[in-house]
Amino acid sequence: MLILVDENMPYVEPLFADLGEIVAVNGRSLTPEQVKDADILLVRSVTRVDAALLAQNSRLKFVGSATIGTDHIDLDYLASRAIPFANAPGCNAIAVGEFAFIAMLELAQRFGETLKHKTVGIVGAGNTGTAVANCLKAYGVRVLLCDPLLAQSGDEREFIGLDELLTEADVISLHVPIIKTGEHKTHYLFDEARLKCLKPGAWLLNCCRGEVIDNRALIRVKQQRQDLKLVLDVWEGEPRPMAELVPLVEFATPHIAGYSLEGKARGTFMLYQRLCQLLNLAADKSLGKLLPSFAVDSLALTAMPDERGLLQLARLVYDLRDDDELFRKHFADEQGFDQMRKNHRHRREFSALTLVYQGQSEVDWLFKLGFSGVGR
Ligand SMILES: NC(=O)c1ccc[n+]([C@@H]2O[C@H](COP(=O)([O-])OP(=O)(O)OC[C@H]3O[C@@H](n4cnc5c(N)ncnc54)[C@H](O)[C@@H]3O)[C@@H](O)[C@H]2O)c1
Ligand SMILES: O=C(O)[C@H](O)[C@H](O)COP(=O)(O)O
Repeated sequence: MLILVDENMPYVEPLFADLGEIVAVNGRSLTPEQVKDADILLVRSVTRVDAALLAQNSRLKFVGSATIGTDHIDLDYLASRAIPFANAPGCNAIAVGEFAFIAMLELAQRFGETLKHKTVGIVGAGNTGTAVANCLKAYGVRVLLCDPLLAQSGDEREFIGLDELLTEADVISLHVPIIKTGEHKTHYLFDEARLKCLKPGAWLLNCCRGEVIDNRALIRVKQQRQDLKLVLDVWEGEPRPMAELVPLVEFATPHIAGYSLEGKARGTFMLYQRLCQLLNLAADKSLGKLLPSFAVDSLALTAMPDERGLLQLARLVYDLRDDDELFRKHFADEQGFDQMRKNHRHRREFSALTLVYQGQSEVDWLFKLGFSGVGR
């Protein structure tokens, strides 16, 4: 069995080697010719899987995408050919949640403000939006949610409309899929008119899909509003972000919000489980065994961290400033965006860091945030 796999998918060898021959390929430039003889195709978000790519293949038994988003997959086409498909919903939600939370802590530090005193509006309250909300709530930040689809579906959390959220929120974090048409269209959800409605001094974070914000409008609005602070992990026109936009952004990264080692491993593992199920095989490998231990064995807390201390703890796990610096140096290089993603040094999630503490109750919030803990 030939298993064609994106070269940027970790842990493929230990999970899939027993199932067939693995061939790693560049997902961005994958051709129909390369796919022709594949039995299994495992991709990431940069591969458009459609009739054009699969035209020469008549033996494909499974397509898997180790991602949350499915906008790169022609699901109708796969269904028309009865090719089973799986993605990995939720695999990197914690990574995105922690990324957005850390970015907010960084902004607060940079501008001498306090995150804890802000109101954060989350647009899209699914897996990743909820993960950000969980971090913020653990830390005691007021959170507002906007998700008309979940509101209609009977989700019992409190939701508000987008216009109300824009009036109330000091910080807005975007977590919707890209939807190009219909009542809940998210393409250019943040157009010029909406961007102009952001509160004075607002922070806007985009960790979902670049085209949820009209990037040209963002340039125009930001050029007139120095007060706005931007964090962009995703860009209209990836892998070529608009060069004029980058200097206007406080923290700029190459679509790596979901790139924790745990998140990427979970993505590959979910596809392994689904394929085993399809092939009627026991999924006998374990995810826990794949992950290395964290560089810091454990850390003893001697005092309750304030917001600055919390940022220091977070930076021990992931220092966002490193990726921002690399991005500014390399985003305009030929292949720069993709090379940064390919060579990304996968960060760990908060859970990789064990905090040693005395007196459970006062530091409970750190464990709710995701850090691991042991008593002393
Ligand atoms: N930057 C990254 O590395 C990264 C990582 C993971 C996911 N993503 C992107 O983020 C998106 C969201 O991921 P998720 O796991 O939270 O997906 P999800 O499906 O769990 O949640 C998305 C939520 O958005 C809501 N929604 C849809 N249209 C909306 C609208 N018009 N207004 C408000 N809410 C709306 C949906 O009801 C849903 O609850 C993915 O589709 C993917 O495109 C990016
Ligand atoms: O949809 C997703 O899961 C994310 O956008 C994902 O992290 C994208 O990463 P890629 O598949 O391009 O490596």
